[in-house]
Amino acid sequence: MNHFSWIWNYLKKHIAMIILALFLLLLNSILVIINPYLSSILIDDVIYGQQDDLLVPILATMIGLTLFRTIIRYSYQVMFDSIGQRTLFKLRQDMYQKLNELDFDYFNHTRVGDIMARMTGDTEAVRHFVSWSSYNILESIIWFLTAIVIMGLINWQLMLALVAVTPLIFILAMNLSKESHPAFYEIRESFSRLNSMVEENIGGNRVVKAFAREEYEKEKFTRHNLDYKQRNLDSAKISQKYLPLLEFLASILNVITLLVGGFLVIRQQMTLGELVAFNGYLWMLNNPMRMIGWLVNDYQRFLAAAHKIRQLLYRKPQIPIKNDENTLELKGNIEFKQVSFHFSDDPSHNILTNINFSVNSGMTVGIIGETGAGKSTLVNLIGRYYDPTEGNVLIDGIDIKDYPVRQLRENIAMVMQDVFLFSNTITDNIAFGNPFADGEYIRNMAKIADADSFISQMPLGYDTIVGERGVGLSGGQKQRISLARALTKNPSILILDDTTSAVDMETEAKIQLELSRMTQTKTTFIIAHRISSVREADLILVLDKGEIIERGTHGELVEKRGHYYDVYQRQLGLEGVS
Ligand SMILES: Nc1ncnc2c1ncn2[C@@H]1O[C@H](COP(=O)(O)OP(=O)(O)OP(=O)(O)O)[C@@H](O)[C@H]1O
Repeated sequence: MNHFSWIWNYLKKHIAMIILALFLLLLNSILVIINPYLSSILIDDVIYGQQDDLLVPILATMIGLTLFRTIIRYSYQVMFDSIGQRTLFKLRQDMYQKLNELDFDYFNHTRVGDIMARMTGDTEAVRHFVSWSSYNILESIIWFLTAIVIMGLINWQLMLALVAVTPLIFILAMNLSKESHPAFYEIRESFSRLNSMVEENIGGNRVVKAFAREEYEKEKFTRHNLDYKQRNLDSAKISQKYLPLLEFLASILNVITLLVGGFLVIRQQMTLGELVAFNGYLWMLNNPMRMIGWLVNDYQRFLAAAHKIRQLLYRKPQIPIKNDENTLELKGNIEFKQVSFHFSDDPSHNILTNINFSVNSGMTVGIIGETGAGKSTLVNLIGRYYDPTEGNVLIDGIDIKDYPVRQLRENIAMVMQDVFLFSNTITDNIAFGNPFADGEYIRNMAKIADADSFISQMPLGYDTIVGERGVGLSGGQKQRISLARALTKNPSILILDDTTSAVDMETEAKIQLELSRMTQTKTTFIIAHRISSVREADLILVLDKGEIIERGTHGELVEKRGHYYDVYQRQLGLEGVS
């Protein structure tokens, strides 16, 4: 599908308005012919023919026609603008929908600034093309062709003299188009890099300040800013090479008209009125010539933007999400069967190797292991944020690939290691996974997560709006709100990834006690570095470099006196623990 059939999919929804706008555009183009024709009558019949009584009616018709044409032109301009805005709206909706469908893999490899550039600058370039450039291109083509026909009817010799210049104009326009094509793609890429740089700097502003690296960041920004400026200047240089030439050729038509036309009038092969009419039609010929350079640039800008937008829209998620209204209630019996995993960008490096274990519904699994051992990756496979590269994950005896992804995820609540809170009230953040939860339920879940006490102490309590990403809250507070959010979803599978790492031991013990009461019916995964977080689990997996090196209950693992035992010993700071 090329860019035009793609954009047509959006435009065809407004076919009625497009037809009406095109009809008005055509009508305007026809009416344009009349005034120069009336001018010729004014000269030949009124002035030279002395028919004074025609003067007022002709002038009145010319004024009336100009007014009518202005209204018509304004009307279709408004229509094209409206079509552009509607297209833009639908385009943004589709892009946003797509972003929601895309998986972790896409976001791992795409910069936020690049996505934002597509959502803003690129969509705006498409809108501009639909709202403005499209009808200007059509007008230019119609005016140009009409002018040739009418001029040919008035005097074909003069018409041919003018048209002789047009091949040169087309050659120049084609060259401009060819040269500016890569320039606009480069501008687009540079804009994306600039955007990403700014986005990263704002997101990481605390790190920048903490390391006093403002100057370094400023230099980095200047480099990107200069690059963007330079690429725009390069593109302008290409235009500067062609636009004055096109302007010159368009202007030379006036000289040709006066020269050849004057000669024909003197030789009485043309009347003065006809020459005036010819001159009146001249703008229909040279206006498109003047516009062609700008329109070529608009077209190239549109191509570059459409390319980027389509790259996003046609991106196929590795794990596609389909809309399905049905609900699925899983019990939470989980089995990993010979599961191995590597990321798509590094197939030679297995992050998980031959993972085998099974747990029954209601059990708690503790996962410990050194940083980078693959703990988060393992639990990410349960909600299909990634699919195993080998082996299978089964829930209630069925491969999770056989469940609709959204329904599967509705049964899972995850407290991620990197806590993210929306800039919204605490209530809305906690109720994010369960919009039907009432205030009392939310409060109860916050109590279990030991968050109620600090939330209640805030002046606005649960109505407090937290800053972007939870700014204004401590790490431990964010973790507790995030835990309350997962609990409020009331899932059959609960995954806690380092959820209490930022809270003190005493608070952790309190949370664990409360949690143990409500997680009896849930299959719970607890990833932790502290043994105290997992010691009550029904099954503890010790992970090392992506492999399970030990498994069992706390008692069994301590008895084994292996890796787990060593860690336990170190954490307690004791010798000879048994
Ligand atoms: N998106 C990614 N692309 C490539 N490699 C990744 C990606 N995410 C994680 N890794 C790598 O996978 C390995 C396991 O990461 P994982 O986050 O699962 O470890 P972890 O045991 O949870 O560590 P921690 O205790 O520090 O959270 C690490 O070596 C990490 O560098």
